[in-house]
Amino acid sequence: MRFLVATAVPAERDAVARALPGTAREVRLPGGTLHQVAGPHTYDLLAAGVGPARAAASTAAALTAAALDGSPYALVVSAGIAGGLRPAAPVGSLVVADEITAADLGAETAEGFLPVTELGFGTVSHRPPETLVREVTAATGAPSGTVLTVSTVTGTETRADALRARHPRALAEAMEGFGVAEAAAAHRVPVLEVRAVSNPVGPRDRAAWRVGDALAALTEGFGKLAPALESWNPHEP
Ligand SMILES: O=C(O)c1cccc(C(=O)CC[C@H]2O[C@@H](n3cnc4c(=O)[nH]cnc43)[C@H](O)[C@@H]2O)c1
Repeated sequence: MRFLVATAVPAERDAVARALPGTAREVRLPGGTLHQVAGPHTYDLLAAGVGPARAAASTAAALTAAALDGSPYALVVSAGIAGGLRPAAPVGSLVVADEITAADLGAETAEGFLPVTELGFGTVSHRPPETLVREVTAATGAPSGTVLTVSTVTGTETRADALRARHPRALAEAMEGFGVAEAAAAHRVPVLEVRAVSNPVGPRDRAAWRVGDALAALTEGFGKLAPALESWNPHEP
């Protein structure tokens, strides 16, 4: 099978690469550069950019190139570091999305936030295949729940509380998953999101981010989950 793993930045891409046997070769595409690790299965690792729009554009370019090659992806994985919502997702832990939700795609009203779906268009959530989520959580021991996609990193406890109230199943927030999922959905390719927690969601304290610990957790988690991806039957829901 051929897998596309979209991270935001090269440091996250390289953390995933360290979990995979073999060396990556660079494959240049019109919309970015893949780091391709080929073996019995092929992993194309893509530093797709920060934020949902850039990530969607880069992921769509890779999906289109693979489709035109006649070698489409079986799965797209959005992977990287994230803010963890207390108390479910402590720093250094791994989380798996059973739902990928755009948390700030909508309209603010006097009565509160309205998602675009309540305005009558679009979508705000994508669901990874249930069987895959089960197998990946069993392989890693990570919890599954909603992973939110935001365009603005949460920086206050008020905002963190609002997110928790609106999304009681949320474990973490990051900035790319929904964009990656939108691109995958347009190509009818299933999506998964895995995140390693680098910081708590709440008052901004960039100095307290434990990026190194999160990247190590991402490498360890990806090493455990790769066999689950490879043995997964894409025809199961
Ligand atoms: O400074 C570094 O060495 C470094 C290494 C890897 C990644 C980064 C990033 O800053 C990546 C930005 C990325 O992180 C996600 N993220 C992490 N914490 C949060 C958060 O609390 N809220 C939203 N997003 C978060 C996000 O997906 C960004 O793309 C730096």
